[in-house]
Amino acid sequence: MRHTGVVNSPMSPAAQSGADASPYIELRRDQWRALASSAPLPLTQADLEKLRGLGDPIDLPEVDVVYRPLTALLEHFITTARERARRTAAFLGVDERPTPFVVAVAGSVAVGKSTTARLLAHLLARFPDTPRVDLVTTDGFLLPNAVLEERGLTARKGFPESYDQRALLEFVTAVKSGAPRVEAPVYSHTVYDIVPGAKKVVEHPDVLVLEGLNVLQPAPRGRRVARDGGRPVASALAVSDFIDFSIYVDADPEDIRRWYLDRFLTLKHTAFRDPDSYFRRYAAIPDDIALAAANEVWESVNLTNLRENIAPTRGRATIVLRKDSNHHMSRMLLRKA
Ligand SMILES: Nc1ncnc2c1ncn2[C@@H]1O[C@H](COP(=O)(O)OP(=O)(O)O)[C@@H](O)[C@H]1O
Ligand SMILES: CC(C)(COP(=O)(O)O)[C@@H](O)C(=O)NCCC(=O)O
Repeated sequence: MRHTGVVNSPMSPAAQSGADASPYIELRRDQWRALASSAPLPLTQADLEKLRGLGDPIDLPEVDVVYRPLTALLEHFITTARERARRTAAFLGVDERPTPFVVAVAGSVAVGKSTTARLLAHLLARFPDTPRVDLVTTDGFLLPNAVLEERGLTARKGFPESYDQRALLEFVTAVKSGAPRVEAPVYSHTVYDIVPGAKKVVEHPDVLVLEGLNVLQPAPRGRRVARDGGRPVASALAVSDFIDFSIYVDADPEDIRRWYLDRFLTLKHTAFRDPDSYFRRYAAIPDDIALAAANEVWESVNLTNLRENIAPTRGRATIVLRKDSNHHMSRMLLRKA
């Protein structure tokens, strides 16, 4: 891909020293915006209000700037993947239907992954070649609170070890094996736990959008064990091995802290008042005391997880969507082909 004025990413020391060694092409906001085609954006203000995450100020012009080129690029990747599957099947002389194209959305708690994931799912479903799009969030694969407590992981919710990683891997493997029907468990932010018996059913969509903190994690070394006819065998597979395209939503951790605390305050005056809310105790106490507690959770849980586990996976993404302090995209980094 050639683009006038494209600069190299400052991500590697080699790039800083002037060598052309970054695996990313970096596009500034104005360069990315220039890629938007003249096709009308199939989204209304009412759609956007339903899709955007709590506290995310995204508006139609921002969707236009960021998501019009992004969905066009994604359609290009999907068409190419299908063409490759068709040619491979023809070469092998088999009649294989392409498996769902998996788009992963990664990044910190409160960075706005759900806005990105929901917008992409909605927009991709409007394209004639990909009408069937499903969205699954990895929180459904968190271990239930009772198990987290048993394992001393209550203050580690969102860390890789707080998930049933084998179940998540089996889910994605089944989707990418072309299984006609796969089920995912469901998490509730209200009760802050897995919903017993609830299932999200995925029936061979054209695209699966998979959103979660840890979707880009590599396999933990030497820990994962699979079974081969009852015999345990080491497996180095991870969810990221089944992803076709990934987006890392990136921002300054100080901005993300502010977004987390602002959202917490909004929830304190709305969702936390629900008698079923796990956080209802916060609804009744002064804002400053509740905010101090939320800041402590941010520091000890979410920021620590961002530093130790999530940010290190950024360089594995196909595209990094970098936001400024107002949630506006400031630059896009796209893996070189
Ligand atoms: N305590 C909560 N109560 C209700 N909804 C919540 C709570 N925490 C997060 N959410 C919602 O859950 C979704 C996922 O949040 P999060 O994992 O922080 O990812 P992100 O902010 O990157 O989308 C968001 O739509 C957010 O508004
Ligand atoms: C549920 C989450 C772990 C996110 O899960 P994901 O869908 O990214 O797998 C996160 O939103 C969360 O609730 N973290 C716990 C710490 C906190 O309450 O902020």
